[in-house]
Amino acid sequence: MVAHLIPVALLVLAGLAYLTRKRWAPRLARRGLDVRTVPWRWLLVGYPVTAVRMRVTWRQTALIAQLSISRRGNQRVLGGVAVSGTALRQSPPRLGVPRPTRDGLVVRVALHPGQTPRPFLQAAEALAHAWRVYSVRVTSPARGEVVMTVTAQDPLAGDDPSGKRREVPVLTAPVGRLEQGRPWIVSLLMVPHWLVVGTTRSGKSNWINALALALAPQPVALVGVDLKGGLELAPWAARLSALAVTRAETRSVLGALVDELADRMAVCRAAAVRDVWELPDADRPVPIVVLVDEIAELFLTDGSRASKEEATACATALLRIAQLGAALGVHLVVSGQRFGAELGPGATALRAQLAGRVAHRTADSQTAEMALGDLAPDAIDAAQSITTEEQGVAITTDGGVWMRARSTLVTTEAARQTATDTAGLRQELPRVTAVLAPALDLDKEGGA
Ligand SMILES: Nc1ncnc2c1ncn2[C@@H]1O[C@H](COP(=O)(O)OP(=O)(O)OP(=O)(O)O)[C@@H](O)[C@H]1O
Repeated sequence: MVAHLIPVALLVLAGLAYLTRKRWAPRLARRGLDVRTVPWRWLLVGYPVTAVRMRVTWRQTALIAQLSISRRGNQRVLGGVAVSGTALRQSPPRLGVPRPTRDGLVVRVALHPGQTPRPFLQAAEALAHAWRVYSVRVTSPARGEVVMTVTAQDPLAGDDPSGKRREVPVLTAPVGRLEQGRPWIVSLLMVPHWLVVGTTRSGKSNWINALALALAPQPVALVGVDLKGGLELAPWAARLSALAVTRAETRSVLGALVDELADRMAVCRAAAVRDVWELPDADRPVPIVVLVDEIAELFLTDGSRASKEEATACATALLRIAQLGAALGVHLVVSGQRFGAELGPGATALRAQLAGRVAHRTADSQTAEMALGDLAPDAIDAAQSITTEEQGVAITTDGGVWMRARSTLVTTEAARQTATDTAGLRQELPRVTAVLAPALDLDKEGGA
């Protein structure tokens, strides 16, 4: 009983803290804690209302969502049929005291003997409706209990309040925010290669732009492969070490990168180290991030021998880069509307190497399965339930669990401006520019 007074006590404390904040806030601010970031509205109004609503509706909600069990004592069994004149008494599992978080609350539920977490997983949506919250995520960290993490409002809606630039280690990129409100940090050091899928206008190019925005100020070479005629990556031209816009150019660029891998392997061998990160700073070659916008264009052929050969060469080079690149500082970020078996066996092999996954709204279950199937089946459903209005929202993985996230919106102007501002950091990749130069010269001659 005393436990149920805890939310009331928390509410009173939060109310007092809010009313007296002018007295103590400056002292905390001097120690680096800014109380303006405290979600007062949620703590003072949203949380208590939700906690009371949960408590009041729990018995009925648990009954309707089939989370209650009936006590045997109330049954009268005659010939195997319960014939008691009184209704069977249903007993809901014990709901703990909700603990407030920045954007919702967390509550533990003690399971009845014989109950499993599965019905709670299935009831998550019903509970979110009953409690009028954005989402309820159910986990079972210990036997005999489930933990429900309630998110009050869609944290991915509206502007990103943490949109300001921050200092990050090399190859680490804040690309947006996760549904818990934390920054969405992509680390190419931890997960070297990424696959980004989504139907048209779902936000794939924006995600690549958000990644490029974060990597552009770092000592990293960016190489673009944009078979949509270079339209998507054109704003980054000033910062890119190379931009391939046709499949022939892509074949040459990827071939040159495979040669670059061989060079780096020789350097590592000579220094008797296992990867470029073990080389002394002065000898370490610059990391290369290859951004591929629309992978399907690379794999699909018109049936002619030449085009089949070109596609196979690109697929083989991509696979080689994916297999060897992590140790040699060459990273792949591949995006595509569809990523299924119809792209050929090369696609499945490549997918296995692209451990980082970002799935925006997908039109077909095969693409969602390709991107998330090896993570969790409910992640596939989550990717398919992203609505057309939720552009930039995606399912991704973080520490082995999947979650919703939204990339930071990057305008063309911001991309162009950042590329211009960081053009001085553009890295020379002689092998790659050498193979593109003849093609560019031919263009010029043709145009003259
Ligand atoms: N994170 C985001 N927040 C808000 N709006 C976004 C976000 N990401 C994308 N959008 C909007 O969605 C539109 C489409 O995004 P984008 O071009 O990245 O999609 P795409 O998946 O690459 O599409 P396509 O495959 O047709 O090129 C953008 O013009 C932008 O207005």
